[in-house]
Amino acid sequence: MNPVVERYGDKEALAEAVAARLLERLAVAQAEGRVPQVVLTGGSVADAVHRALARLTPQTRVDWSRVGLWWGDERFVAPDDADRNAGQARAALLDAVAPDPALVHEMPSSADAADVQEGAAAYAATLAAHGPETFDVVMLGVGPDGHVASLFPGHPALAAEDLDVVGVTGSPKPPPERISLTLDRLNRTRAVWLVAAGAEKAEAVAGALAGAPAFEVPAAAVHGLEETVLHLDEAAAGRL
Ligand SMILES: O=C1O[C@H](COP(=O)(O)O)[C@@H](O)[C@H](O)[C@H]1O
Repeated sequence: MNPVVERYGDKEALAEAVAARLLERLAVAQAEGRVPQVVLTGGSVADAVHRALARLTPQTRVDWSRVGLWWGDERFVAPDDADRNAGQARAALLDAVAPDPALVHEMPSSADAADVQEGAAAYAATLAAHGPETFDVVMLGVGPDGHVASLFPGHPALAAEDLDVVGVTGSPKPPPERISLTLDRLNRTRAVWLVAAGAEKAEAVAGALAGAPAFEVPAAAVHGLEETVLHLDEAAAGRL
């Protein structure tokens, strides 16, 4: 499916629009009697989206206690480490909207598993036991190198087969140990939304849209079953 590009003036406008669109998607799913399943991401744009979600929620009918929350990737560090994507999401969004703790599925920290491979296996078991066949929305930041989740260009984790979750060692971006959903699992979703802001993302975004090889630009390899949208600010769209 061809990706759709949505352009916004700046990061804040992007965050506001993505948050509004997600809230609409959640409200529709809940009106249909479903518990929508959303995959959160980390990084600077994600943080802005999370804050916008918290800000806009009171104007909507969305009941966050009936939303399943997952993560596309996580840093395998101590639970209170500032590098944790889940910690950032809690501070910006979850502390404000009171989700059902039973539906919030954080990836393991270094306090939960002996090593990163054990952590990845534990999250795969959680997904198998409680996860949906397909997610509703997977949100993904895009690194300047084209990485998504913790799947980096040229890294063997990109080629993981028959796995939903992979333990990543030797990440080129610190911290070196991470847990990530695989490309196969990320793509089992109705909608993939890539979110990118800033001129440093422009080359990766252009490569993703041009269909660069996944090994060079992992962002080129993520697609939703029903839609794939690149949400970009003008700077990130600068090479299109
Ligand atoms: O390391 C990571 O980087 C990406 C992109 O982050 P950004 O700050 O450049 O937007 C992020 O999406 C991913 O979850 C994270 O672990």
